[in-house]
Amino acid sequence: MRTSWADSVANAETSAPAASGSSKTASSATSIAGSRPARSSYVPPHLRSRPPSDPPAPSSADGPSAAIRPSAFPGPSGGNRWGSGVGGGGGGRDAGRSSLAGGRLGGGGWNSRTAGWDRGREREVNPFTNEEEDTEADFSDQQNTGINFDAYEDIPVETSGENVPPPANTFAEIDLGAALNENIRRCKYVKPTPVQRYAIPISLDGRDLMACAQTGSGKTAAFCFPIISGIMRGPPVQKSRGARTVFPLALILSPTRELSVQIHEEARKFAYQTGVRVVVAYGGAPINQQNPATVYVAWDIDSAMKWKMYTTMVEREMWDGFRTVIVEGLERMGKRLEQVMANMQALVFGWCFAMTSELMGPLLAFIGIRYLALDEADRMLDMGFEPQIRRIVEQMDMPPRGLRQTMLFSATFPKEIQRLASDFLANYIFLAVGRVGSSTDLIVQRVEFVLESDKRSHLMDLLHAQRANGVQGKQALTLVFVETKKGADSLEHWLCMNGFPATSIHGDRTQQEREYALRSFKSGQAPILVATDVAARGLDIPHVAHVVNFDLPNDIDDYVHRIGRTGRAGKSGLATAFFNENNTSLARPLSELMLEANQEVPAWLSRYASRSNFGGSGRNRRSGAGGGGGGRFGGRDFRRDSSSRGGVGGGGDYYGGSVGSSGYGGGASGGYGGASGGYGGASGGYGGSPGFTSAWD
Ligand SMILES: Nc1ncnc2c1ncn2[C@@H]1O[C@H](COP(=O)(O)OP(=O)(O)OP(=O)(O)O)[C@@H](O)[C@H]1O
Repeated sequence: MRTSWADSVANAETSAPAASGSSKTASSATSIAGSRPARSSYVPPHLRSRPPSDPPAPSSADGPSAAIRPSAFPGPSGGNRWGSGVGGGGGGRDAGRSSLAGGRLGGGGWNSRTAGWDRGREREVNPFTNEEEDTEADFSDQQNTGINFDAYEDIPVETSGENVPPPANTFAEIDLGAALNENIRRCKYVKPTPVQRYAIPISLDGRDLMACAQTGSGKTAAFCFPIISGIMRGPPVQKSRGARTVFPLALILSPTRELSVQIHEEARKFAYQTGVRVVVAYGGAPINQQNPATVYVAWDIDSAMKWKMYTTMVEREMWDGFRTVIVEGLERMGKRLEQVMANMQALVFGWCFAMTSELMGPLLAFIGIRYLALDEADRMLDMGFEPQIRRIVEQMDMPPRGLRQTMLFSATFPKEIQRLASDFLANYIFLAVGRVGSSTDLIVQRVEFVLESDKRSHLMDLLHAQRANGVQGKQALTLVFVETKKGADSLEHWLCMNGFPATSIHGDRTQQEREYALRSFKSGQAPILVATDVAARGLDIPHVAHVVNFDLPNDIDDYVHRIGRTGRAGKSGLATAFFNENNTSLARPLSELMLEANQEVPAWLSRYASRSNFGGSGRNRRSGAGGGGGGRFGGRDFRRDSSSRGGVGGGGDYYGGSVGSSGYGGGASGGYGGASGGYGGASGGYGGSPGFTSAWD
């Protein structure tokens, strides 16, 4: 028997550790919070060969000072794997693997644990220590305690593809290298999560991978560990003194700036003292706010002057060198912007780097890429993003599939996206962990029928009850998703006016505002965050006890990612959705999802579901285009579905077990309060226009 939603919040919060969060999340909070280091001074190229007269103090962040730079970068004709591989000289993945088997650490330069970029007066700042975490020991004590791995014990796992390497049960079984193992220990990761158990051995074996695993199940580490380990043990990077171009060995792409920052913070911890340096690049931050240890790809720069500053910064970073670059820079531009700036799409990379090439000479080349990872891969290949991804992966100088190793990860993988994604992969293994792209049953899902005009008062009731239950505050954060940016602003304002400290995040906010909002939320200063879908994917924020879908998304996958901001890493959480006549196209996929996750489906929702013809409209691609209605959760290898090969529109429910459209038992479901409409006091419509405006504008 379910308890009330407020009890569920309380329970969710109780199950979270009392400490202030995991290392990853705490640290990423700090990063986003902008514990910016003092900016090191720029050294013009003509002075760079001279020893600095007064070297700057080590940066407080992860970057070496600009005055001291590594002497070595691989040149295009030098040590990049592709060049030598194609040329027949021991490069390519196989070379990397044989090196790996030999356990070779590069001598000097980046491959040396003690050399790397930790040289001279520079030091690699310990990412396990920051202003929120006084000591590593304190930090370690706090992290990842209370992870309920039992929740993962009976999780179904499916792999397909040729010669799938066996999974590993422990980190000890996986030969990741001493330095990385030490960082895993620092992170308090006692044993691998299911996706890690399978994905890491597959990747270490050099195989391409498409992995689908539930939200909050540790996918970031699943792709970071093999990349870092592979770079540590791969062929040493050839030195090319004086070269101005950098040749990252790995490229990780993610759909939002905040997620890129988070992955960067995570990867920095994993790479600590391994000699592998991780750099993040994304757009949108004002130049004078930028972290000097970071490369920003600022596509929104609109003046030559700024371009110059940008290239200067990039150049400095290039001199400092890096191995892995996490590039976001791809946040989808809205339709309006797309029309106005049709050519600017190319600017994300093509034009941007063409500009820098003109001004500074070639600075960044992908010819040396050994590892390509796409986090939230289905989003990255979804409407809007695909051309940019293809440009980067296929039209720049990146080694083709088969010569690089490619890893695609998400919690959802619709088959049409799988089909697109397979263009980037060679002889890949498909891995599905959990009930096929579904939500985790660690999340208690509630759906309540709430008229548009009643949504605010209903939300207020939820928040009041939450407060009364003593679960509001620093340790219990509530994330409220709305459809539009205008709606987010309006709801935030209304909440604040009504005594609920709220903040908001959406695509019209400056990067500074976005970072500030996240920081306030994570710290509990504003325990309610009103967000559009910019916050739906990937963000790992501790103590999010309640996700409210004030406006339901049109796409069930978006719902899966949104509610996945709670119930992470074995902890429980609560998700409440406000459903009304505007959401009928979601009724069936939502019912199915809830059933899969052992949730109570209200009888009225079942009735909506059975009435729905699954023809859907809008963006719910699983219920719309494609015909046949199936294939909603992309948790199964599309290659196994013969009907899916026949082109668009074919196929039914390729993931099997099509749920009948009749009501699923109905069941009580009414018990958790206020499931019916007309929830009292209309408080005036929520500000946003009902018209669709992309959150990604
Ligand atoms: N082996 C492990 N042991 C304990 N905690 C872990 C382990 N691996 C990852 N975690 C923690 O689990 C949390 C979720 O991890 P992560 O953000 O990588 O999930 P995800 O699968 O990428 O989620 P999403 O689909 O929402 O992007 C993080 O706080 C991370 O530190």
